[in-house]
Amino acid sequence: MARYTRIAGSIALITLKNPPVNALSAAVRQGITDSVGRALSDPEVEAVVLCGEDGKFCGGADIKEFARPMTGPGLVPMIDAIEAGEKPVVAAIEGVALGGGLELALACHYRIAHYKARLGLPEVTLGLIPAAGGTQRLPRLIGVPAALDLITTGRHVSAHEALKLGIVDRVTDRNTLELAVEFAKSVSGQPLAPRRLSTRQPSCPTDLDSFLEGAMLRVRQRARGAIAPVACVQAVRAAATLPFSQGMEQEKELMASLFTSAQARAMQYCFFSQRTVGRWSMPSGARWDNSKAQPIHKAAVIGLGTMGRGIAVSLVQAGIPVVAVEMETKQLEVAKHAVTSILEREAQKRGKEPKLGLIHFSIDLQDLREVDLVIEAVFEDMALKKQVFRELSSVCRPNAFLCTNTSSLDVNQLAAATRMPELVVGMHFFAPAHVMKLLEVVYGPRSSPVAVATAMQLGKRLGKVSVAVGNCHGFVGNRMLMPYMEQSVFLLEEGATPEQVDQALEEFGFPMGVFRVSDLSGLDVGWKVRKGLGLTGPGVAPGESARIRQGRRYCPLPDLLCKQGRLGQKTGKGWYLYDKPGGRVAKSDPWLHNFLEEYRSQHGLQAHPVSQQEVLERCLYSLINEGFRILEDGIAAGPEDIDTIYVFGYGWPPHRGGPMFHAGAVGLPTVLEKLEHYSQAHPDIPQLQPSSLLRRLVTAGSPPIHKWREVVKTVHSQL
Ligand SMILES: CC(C)(COP(=O)(O)OP(=O)(O)OC[C@H]1O[C@@H](n2cnc3c(N)ncnc32)[C@H](O)[C@@H]1OP(=O)(O)O)[C@@H](O)C(=O)NCCC(=O)NCCSC(=O)C[C@@H](O)CCCCCCCCCCCCC(=O)O
Repeated sequence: MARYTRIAGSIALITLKNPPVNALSAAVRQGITDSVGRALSDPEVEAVVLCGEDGKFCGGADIKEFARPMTGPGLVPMIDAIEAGEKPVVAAIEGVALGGGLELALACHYRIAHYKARLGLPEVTLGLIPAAGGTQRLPRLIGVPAALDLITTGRHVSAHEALKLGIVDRVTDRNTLELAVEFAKSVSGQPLAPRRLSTRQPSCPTDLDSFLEGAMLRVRQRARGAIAPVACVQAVRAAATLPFSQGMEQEKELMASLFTSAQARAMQYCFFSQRTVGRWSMPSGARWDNSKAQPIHKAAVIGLGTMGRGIAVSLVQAGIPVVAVEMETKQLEVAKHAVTSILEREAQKRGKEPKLGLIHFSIDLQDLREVDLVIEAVFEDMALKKQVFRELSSVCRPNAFLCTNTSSLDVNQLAAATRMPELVVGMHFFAPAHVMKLLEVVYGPRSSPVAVATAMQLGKRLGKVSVAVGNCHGFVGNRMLMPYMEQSVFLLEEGATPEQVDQALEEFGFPMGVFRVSDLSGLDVGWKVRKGLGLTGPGVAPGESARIRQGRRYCPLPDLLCKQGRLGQKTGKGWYLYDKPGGRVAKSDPWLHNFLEEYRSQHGLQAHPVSQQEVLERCLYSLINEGFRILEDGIAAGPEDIDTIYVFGYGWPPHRGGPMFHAGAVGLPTVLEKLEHYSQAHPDIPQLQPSSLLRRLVTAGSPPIHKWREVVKTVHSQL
């Protein structure tokens, strides 16, 4: 809907009304169309101001409508009518002007923004392009390079950046609406032709072709296989080379090819999943809307290795005072220097002052007496962590929340080392913690709803996408990663090379294949975990076969590389070869290929050609199968939680929705059939045996993903 009022005598005020973000639903488009018509035909109206109710201009087209047949007036004719009108229209932008919301503002003749407003064309993140003239008007307003950047990344800009770029005419810290009304009066009667963006020529770089080719190359590299960024570049090329009306035609055609695409469906599913995970629930019935978070005025981080430093930076950047603790002065000094430089660098990027005064470095645990929450980030060692938790429990206030940044250890055991186990939760950050968006909030059987609510709320404050998950080895993300990684090394035993496996995964859309990731993070990380699990090292029973552990197939290849000192990039060699320790460019390594051949012959293994399809099916379906087990076990509340974790923490390509969405897109019967096939071929790999939830879903007729929770509920109710 839109409300029409007359103010200040001659100004028509049109207010978009569609909470919470004034999305351009059919009713809103109808309201705007009617109100603009009324304003243009009323002789007493000299100018129009367009604004959004409740301090939000407009969040764009109504994404929920995309899945339904379109009704109501089209966005493009509505926007065109505003620009073509003979009375000046001023957009008063508060809150957000995103997507169709910004396109609406671009059709207005003037734009005034509150200094806290954010603007952008994020359609690419929904698998679309800004197809209400955004790809054609923005380049005509701010030039091709700047427009291309905003359109292909979908990034939001602040009002101040928008002013610098020339997107808005004024930025104010006053009442935006009042200023817009004054402004509208002041421009009434002035010629409108120069203000109509459709009539302007875009400013282009002199070497337009090579500029656009470079841009195309970059978007293809950034999101392999994603079609929307490519369409964005094509649409901007049309703006740069064609008259406006032809550019609009091209924009429409490109949008039509994306609108019903599987990629757009996947990315819009990601958008809504991200919001769904905020409405978390625990098996106990505790939920986001019945559990109250406690305020965190001061926090602490213990252990200032890579993770601890990133967590401390995140807290400071969110404006939370932090006590950062190391055990010894020398380590503390090194960490202090590192944290300070990150804070300075990040602040410089944002054009702000670093909030160095918010962080206090200490080696004294007594400094934790006043904090509301501690995040322990010491070495991943249960005995050490238990010791830290015992000390925290005696030093901190009795109601302080104690969180562990572990990637797989049992949160419950740590809770048991404290006096108040209900205040203990896991906060699994991802490296680098001040950059990565994902946070797994891990609740143990004794974690209180308040502790979970507080950690979830804190995650939000830190700008993270927080997902509440149950306690098990590896939680959700790393637990699913294990069968995926195992398949990848089994494939090497069977004849594949790291290059083949990585290529298949990268063509699927992962930024890096499993072996490149392993080289980057260090092979010793997994080695340590496997030692802890008794799969390698002194814990292995004497006489146990090298390729069998705990009755199942085991591949010792990663352990053998570690024993040879091939730990990945940091040692200059791992699955690939690097020009020096710390080198980044992976080269195929003939030594590794020989080593694989020798290994196979030593173990009597026959190499066979491994197809790209087999790589994808074995790696991805075993990961997905574990996802179904996680749902069955109640470790994740729904498939959206798993998919959000994978998209934000594990490089799963958003245009494929997430592993569980992908299973639905491929077809659950197909996934089941393939798993059955591979588990028959490899009976010694239990992870390939289809989970009972997958079987149930198929038996239930493979319902759409939003109905899976109902099937999971019936499984739980029968347990
Ligand atoms: C706006 C935000 C930044 C606010 O963030 P905040 O954290 O405050 O709040 P939430 O994110 O939690 O959101 C609250 C609530 O609101 C819902 N919501 C938000 N935005 C929208 C929206 N745009 N539509 C619907 N609902 C929205 C959100 O889901 C929450 O509700 P929930 O119940 O889920 O908790 C933030 O929300 C945000 O970033 N929003 C998205 C902004 C965005 O991406 N905007 C762009 C939208 S797409 C668009 O605008 C497209 C236009 O360019 C062009 C449209 C042209 C259409 C032409 C169609 C031609 C098709 C031709 C094809 C023919 C094919 C054929 O049939 O042959």
